[in-house]
Amino acid sequence: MPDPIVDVHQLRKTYRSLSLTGRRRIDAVRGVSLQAYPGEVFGLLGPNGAGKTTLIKMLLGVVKPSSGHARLLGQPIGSSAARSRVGYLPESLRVDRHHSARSALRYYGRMSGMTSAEIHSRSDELLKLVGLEGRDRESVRRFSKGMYQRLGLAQALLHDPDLLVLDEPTDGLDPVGRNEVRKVIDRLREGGKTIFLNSHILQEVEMVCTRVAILAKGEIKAIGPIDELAHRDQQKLIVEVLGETEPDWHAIFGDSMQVEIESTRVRDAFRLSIAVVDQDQINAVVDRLRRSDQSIARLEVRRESLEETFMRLVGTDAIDAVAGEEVLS
Ligand SMILES: Nc1ncnc2c1ncn2[C@@H]1O[C@H](COP(=O)(O)OP(=O)(O)OP(=O)(O)O)[C@@H](O)[C@H]1O
Repeated sequence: MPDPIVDVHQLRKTYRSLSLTGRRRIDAVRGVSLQAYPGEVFGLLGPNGAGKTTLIKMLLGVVKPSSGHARLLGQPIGSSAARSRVGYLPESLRVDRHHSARSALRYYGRMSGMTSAEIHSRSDELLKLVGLEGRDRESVRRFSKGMYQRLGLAQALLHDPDLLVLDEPTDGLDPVGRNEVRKVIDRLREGGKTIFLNSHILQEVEMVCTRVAILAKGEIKAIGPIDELAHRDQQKLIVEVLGETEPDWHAIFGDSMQVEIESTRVRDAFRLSIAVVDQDQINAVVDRLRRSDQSIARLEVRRESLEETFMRLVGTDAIDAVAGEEVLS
């Protein structure tokens, strides 16, 4: 296993603030540990208020952790060595409206100490990568949100960082804009870039991420490759058997198998939905159906979707999404 690019151990952040109702304590991040490895697109998924932005801000050294420790590319978070190798796209990047894409990149390049020649050649490459070549001298005032966000990606990539951190990269974009940004992320993944992104958009994470952590109320509820997050017990085998009259399922399966029979007849077949935990059970169902001469017209193993996994893990938290909050009096 290569060394992790993002290495987080028991990171915790408690905000304390004063309000009219008294002092408040908010446990925004409560002992999070996670690792992201080279070449991964790692997704931090969670409802609003789960603590995603706070975690990202701690990684970038903008917010100081209350306890715990973390390293980016082997360097302690907050150190200039860590920061210099990270590209960041904030949730709402502000580019001055008088800029064009090219002049904005020139501005950001100068800020990070790049020479004019470096900025020039890198800008050409990046404008092409994010699909803004040909539109690079127009005022950003005319840009759609998706174009604006792609310019943000180019800005984050300017100094060729080893890690790209994206905070809600497609939030507020229409489907076209989302698709455009997703394509850029795909290209970066194909190029081997390590990306750490946070999002509350399930579909987004499902499409672009190789591994995911589900965060709710400041805690990790699950972590792993998307396929492995699905609950094995929620796996269902859908079988359709051809026939005019409904077979005697009890005679076929006996009492050893829990078979749920859907009442609806599907075209010229009957559909069964069977909870299965492993391949042996799937084989057993097929064996029994074939032994009793049933013709199988369709067979499908349906896994729990990421949305179902998410709702199972953070169902009530997704509705009551605010992180642990306590009024201290
Ligand atoms: N500077 C702050 N001071 C006090 N509380 C804060 C501060 N920043 C965030 N919080 C609180 O910490 C909790 C986590 O917020 P955070 O922004 O990290 O969540 P998030 O998952 O990024 O949510 P969203 O998707 O809405 O941006 C929330 O209850 C939020 O109100």
